[in-house]
This record gives sequence, C-alpha cells and structure tokens, in this order.
Amino acid sequence: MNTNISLQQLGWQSFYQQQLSLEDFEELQCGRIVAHHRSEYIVQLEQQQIKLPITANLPTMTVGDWLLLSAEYSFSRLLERKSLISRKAAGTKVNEQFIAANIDSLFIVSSLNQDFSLSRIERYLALAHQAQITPVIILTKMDLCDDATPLIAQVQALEPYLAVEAVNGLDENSCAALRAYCRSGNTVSVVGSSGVGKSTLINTLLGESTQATAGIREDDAKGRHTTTARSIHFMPSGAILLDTPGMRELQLPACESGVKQTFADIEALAYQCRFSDCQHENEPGCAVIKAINQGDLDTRRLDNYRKLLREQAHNADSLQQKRAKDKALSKMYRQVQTGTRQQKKGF
Ligand SMILES: Nc1nc2c(ncn2[C@@H]2O[C@H](COP(=O)(O)OP(=O)(O)OP(=O)(O)O)[C@@H](O)[C@H]2O)c(=O)[nH]1
Ligand SMILES: [Zn+2]
Repeated sequence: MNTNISLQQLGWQSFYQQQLSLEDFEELQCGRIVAHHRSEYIVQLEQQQIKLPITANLPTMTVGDWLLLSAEYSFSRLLERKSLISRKAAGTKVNEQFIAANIDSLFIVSSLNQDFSLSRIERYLALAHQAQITPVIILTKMDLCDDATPLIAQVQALEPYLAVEAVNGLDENSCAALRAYCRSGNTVSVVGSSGVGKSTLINTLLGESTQATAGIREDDAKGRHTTTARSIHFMPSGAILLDTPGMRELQLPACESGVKQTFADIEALAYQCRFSDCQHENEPGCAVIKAINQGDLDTRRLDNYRKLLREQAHNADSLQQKRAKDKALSKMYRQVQTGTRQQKKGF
C-alpha cells in the first residue's frame, strides 16, 4: 500500500535516531509496526506499508516497535524500546505477551461516577511505572459529578507530580487540556475499565480523522478478505494514538518495581521500621502502622499495595515455573533422543 508519511509523523524521536550508524542510514530503512496479525506484522515506512511475515528467526515484536529493513524489505534489526507493555497471555496463567511498545504517555481513564476507584488507578500506575511510561490520569464524566474537586484531590494525593485532568469526554472543549499530552510525535495509549469512556475520549481526540481509521484489509489463511482494526491512529495535533485490543483488558505482569514505585511513600516508611523484615502487621516500631494511626496513610492504600504485590508475585511465579518446566521438558527430550541414538548404535 502506498502512503506518504514522515518518520516524525510516525513518532520517530532522537532516542531511536541515536541507535543508527551512518551505514544504517545509507543502507537500511526505518519502519514502525502498526498492526500485528497472526501471521504477519504490518510495517509502516515513509513511502509505503509492507507486510512482514512472522518467521521463527524474527524477534518477538509488537505494535509500536521500530525496526530496520533492508532495501528489499527484509528484516534487519529491532531498535531498542523506550517502553514496553506486556501481559499474561489470555487463557493461560503463564505466557507473557507483548502488547505495545514505545508509548510515551499512558492515559489512565477512570470515571468520576460510582465507578471511581483509587485502587484501580494505582493498579494502572504500577503498570505504567513498570513499562517506563509517563502516566496521565484522565477522570471522565465530570459532567455527571456534582463536585469533582475532592475526587481530583484524592487522585492528586497518590503522587506529587502526577498529571490529573478531569473532563467530559463528549465535549471537545472540555478535553482541550489534554492537548499538552498530545503533542506532535508523541505516542499515547489509553487504558481503563469497561465503560469509563475510553472510546468516547478517543473519538473526541481523533476528531474528524476518525474517518481515516478504517480497518486494514488482510487475506486470512483461506484467502478470504478480512478487515482487522488498525492499531495506530493519527490525531489532528500530530500525536499518535496506539490502541490495540490487548490494551483494553490488561492484567498485571510481573511488576514488582512498578508497584514499589507507585507506593514510594509506603516504601519510604517501611525503611524506617525497626525490623528490616517488618510485615507492618503489629510489630513494635512499625513506621507504616504509626502513619496509619496518625491518619497520614490510608488503610485502603496499604491493603492495595499488599494486594498488587501478591498479584504480581503470583504472575511472576507462574512465568518462572513455566520457564523451569520448559527447561525440564527440553532436557527430557534431549535425554530421550540421546537414548534412542545410543540404542540405534547398539550401546
Ligand atoms: N456524560 C458523559 N458520558 C460519557 C462520558 N464519557 C463517556 N460517556 C458515556 O459512557 C458510556 C461508555 O463510554 P465508552 O466510551 O463506550 O466506554 P469505554 O471505556 O470505551 O468502554 P469499553 O468499550 O467497554 O471498554 C457511553 O454511553 C458514553 O457516551 C463523559 O465524560 N460524560
Ligand atoms: Zn513496618
């Protein structure tokens, strides 16, 4: 498919440019993965879009990845990622799946009506921190909320420098404050529970250009034409919206450091506990319990911190167990093969 789009429009930044040598510049071309299908990646280059069949010798890549291709469009190199979101594969507890790469800002959407939940926001914050993406909290349905001020303050209190914006997602003017995060060349992505207003917000941000986001036509294995949703959209502001189905229902991957960063206040308090292995239950000299008793820390926040740590540890364990099991299995296969060979040779 012929298109004409500059690398800058696609979200190219100096971070990626720095990874290229002079020879790379002369001999190779850069592209960004804009869709990931079962058997191929769709790669957007400056002049055209190509299909890159998925083969065993390609690294695992995902939407948003930048890569270098030869003049004949064969894969040369995957560029180092600025950020990466992964999750447990659906249906299993064990496989890690890459969802999206190279996102600059993660819009964490939560509504100001009865669905408002600080704990859910903290969960997404842990994910953003783990993936090294700057979070922006967007509180939707401001028009349905009598007084948003105390709720906004509660969210702001989660982190001192956290960007928090309250909007009516249906109203373009109300979303004007979000332009600051939608600058040209910035890649943004949207997460949040069902019904909080993600699609509404996305439509408002994309404005007229929504029309241009029709699906990519693709031949499936049986040669039928299927239309699959495109994962990358362009905002009138020049920002790139990365929206893949996987972003919609994210589970926590192994993200201990992301959780710890999200709860930096509790981590700092724990440092002051008398015992270095303090569980903050009822140990003497516990700075965390003291902060709760003094009203400086919410029990809800401590509970959620523990819950998210447990949850991510469980997922991390499952992954490790899977790797250990795979290793044991391949060792067994090798032994069986060696045994068969030895039998054939008459040992
Ligand atoms: N009044 C008001 N309604 C909103 C706002 N944002 C979204 N809605 C409404 O809330 C409902 C759900 O919005 P969606 O945008 O579909 O929510 P979503 O997060 O995309 O939901 P899923 O597709 O299930 O993930 C729709 O009826 C929207 O019109 C808002 O800011 N104010
Ligand atoms: Zn303690």
